[in-house]
Amino acid sequence: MLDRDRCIALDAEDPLRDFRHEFTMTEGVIYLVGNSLGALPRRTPERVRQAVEEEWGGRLVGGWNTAGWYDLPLTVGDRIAPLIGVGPGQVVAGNSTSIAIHQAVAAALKLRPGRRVIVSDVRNFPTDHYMVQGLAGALGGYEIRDFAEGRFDDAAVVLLSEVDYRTSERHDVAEVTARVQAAGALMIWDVCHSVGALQVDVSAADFAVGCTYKYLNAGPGAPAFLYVNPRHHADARNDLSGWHSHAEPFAFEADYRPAEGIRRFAVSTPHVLSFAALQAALDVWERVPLDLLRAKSVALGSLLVDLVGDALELASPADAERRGSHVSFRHPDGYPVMRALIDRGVHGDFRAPDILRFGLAPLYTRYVDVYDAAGTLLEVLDKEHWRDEKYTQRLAVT
Ligand SMILES: Cc1ncc(COP(=O)(O)O)c(C=O)c1O
Ligand SMILES: Nc1c(O)cccc1C(=O)C[C@H](N)C(=O)O
Repeated sequence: MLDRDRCIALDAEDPLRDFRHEFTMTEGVIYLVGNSLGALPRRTPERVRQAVEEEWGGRLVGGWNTAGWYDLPLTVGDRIAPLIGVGPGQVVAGNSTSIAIHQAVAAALKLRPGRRVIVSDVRNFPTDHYMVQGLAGALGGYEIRDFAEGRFDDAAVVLLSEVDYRTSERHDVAEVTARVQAAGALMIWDVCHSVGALQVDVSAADFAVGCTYKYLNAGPGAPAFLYVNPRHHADARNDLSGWHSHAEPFAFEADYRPAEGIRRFAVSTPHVLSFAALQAALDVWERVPLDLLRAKSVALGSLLVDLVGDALELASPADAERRGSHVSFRHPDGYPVMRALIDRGVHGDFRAPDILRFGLAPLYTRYVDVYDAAGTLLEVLDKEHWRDEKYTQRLAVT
């Protein structure tokens, strides 16, 4: 087992150690929630100020042409592409993950008109499954089947997260994609909990969706993204056929005609100010070696698992290769335990019914942070600090 001095030495030797200086870290807080909302990159405020004052204030409506606003979904999509193992012209940024899920599932159903089954994972982050339920309800005549049944032979589409938001269990993207496609169905991956955490490769999939406010650090409400495999660019339909997906938006034609290529999946006016924060976040990602990122994530996760030991039941796979970049434990009173921990400066989060989650963002989480967080957690459990009544009151957003 590593001691605190060894953790400090590991931080000093860490090839990613300088990235931490690119983030604003709050003194006295060990932030292990980068899997929900990533930390603030130091250069983001200046980039957002520039977008507000120089682009909007200085150029006014001319910004659509001269500041590149109109093309942001495509230019920024191209910068996200390498983080999910795909090429330029294949990713469109904007909207939210839920919207991208709607677009991908609706398009997939149209590409498999003879099939009436949508496979979705009931354990997935709820919005994924809710969007499928909404779409199936709107279209009528579709059956929703749980992924755990493992039957795809009559399915039109399978929607799954690479990394489970509760347990951190990681699916084998290549293996599942091949199995689903061999059965004649289309594969959609949600990479919200894997992009910026591991070496994602969805290039064989039909579609992929993800957000940028977690490990990518683009800020609350940041634009999401949608990958569409080029083999579908000509035939896939975008049901959210807003004017920015039209072949000639400024021809103001009466009837819809889809744009060529990935632009057909843009919807409408891009959220330019949110894109500015995303651009600043991607400036950091351009310099991150993803193999080193994954290696550090695995090492941090294994350290936490070792330090917590038998004090809590591990909810994540014990094999680090089968985990994403967060580690989860179970406790029947997980909510007050997490509140007591946060009160002592260690920020993780709680997911009902009994999951304590700790996100390990290798760009700014240090070995010594994990060491100290585990020590505080063990003390909260040992001294039963969590039994204090003040920790039982539920907050609106957990
Ligand atoms: C797997 C997954 N999908 C989707 C979302 C969120 O979707 P949206 O940004 O549309 O709220 C999250 C987290 O909030 C998530 O973890
Ligand atoms: N998107 C969020 C939000 O709008 C409010 C609070 C939290 C979130 C999150 O991103 C949660 C995150 N997807 C999770 O895995 O729990």
